[in-house]
Amino acid sequence: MTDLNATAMTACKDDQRPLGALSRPADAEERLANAVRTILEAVGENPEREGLQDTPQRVAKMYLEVFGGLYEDPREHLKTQFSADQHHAAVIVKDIRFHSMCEHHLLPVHGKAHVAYLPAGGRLTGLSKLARVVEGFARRPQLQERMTDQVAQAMEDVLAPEAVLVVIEAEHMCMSMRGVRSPGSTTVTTVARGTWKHDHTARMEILSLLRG
Ligand SMILES: Nc1nc2c(ncn2[C@@H]2O[C@H](COP(=O)(O)OP(=O)(O)OP(=O)(O)O)[C@@H](O)[C@H]2O)c(=O)[nH]1
Ligand SMILES: [Zn+2]
Repeated sequence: MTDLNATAMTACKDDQRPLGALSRPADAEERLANAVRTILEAVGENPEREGLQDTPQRVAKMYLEVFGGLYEDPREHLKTQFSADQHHAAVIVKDIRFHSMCEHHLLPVHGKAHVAYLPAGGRLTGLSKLARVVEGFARRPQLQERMTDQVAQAMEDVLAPEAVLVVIEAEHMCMSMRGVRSPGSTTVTTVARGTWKHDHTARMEILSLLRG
């Protein structure tokens, strides 16, 4: 008899995509182009007609670009660090625009990420590095909740701040252009770690600065 709890736990474990880099298959572009040709044929199109002749190759390159974050470890960016012993206040980078791809439908997700952290021991990273981390995790087949968590986890792993808060607001094309067809609806996800996880007042203060 199947142990449902064990199955659920395995599924959950498998869902934990590693934060680090995958290796890119040597024949990735060729396989992608073949797959796109198959899709065109399956919908009844003729991949040899003039307008579609270069499409499989173009789409193959496009996928390798939008999934480029699979082949990097975004945590590397956070290794650029500075110290400012006297800085004990929160650092906030708002409105980091990103594009991602939902892993269920492989349709675009676009939105803004806001990242805040409370440095520990005056340990800072470059402001642009927060945007690079968001970009790195966005350029993967993603779940918005997982992406929010991964950004927070990367900050904890490398910068070890006293607290971190990540908010992502995004529109999912799989909800806008197909299925339920609910254009304009936005999904908001938040992850708080460190002292902001339990300090409600501090978390609300940072949240209002992030979203204000
Ligand atoms: N939690 C979460 N769900 C997502 C995300 N991106 C897409 N989804 C949802 O994933 C679900 C997949 O549901 P399914 O019933 O398996 O697929 P479907 O029949 O295409 O679902 P519909 O979109 O409702 O037509 C949908 O409800 C999507 O809205 C995400 O980042 N996080
Ligand atoms: Zn989707």
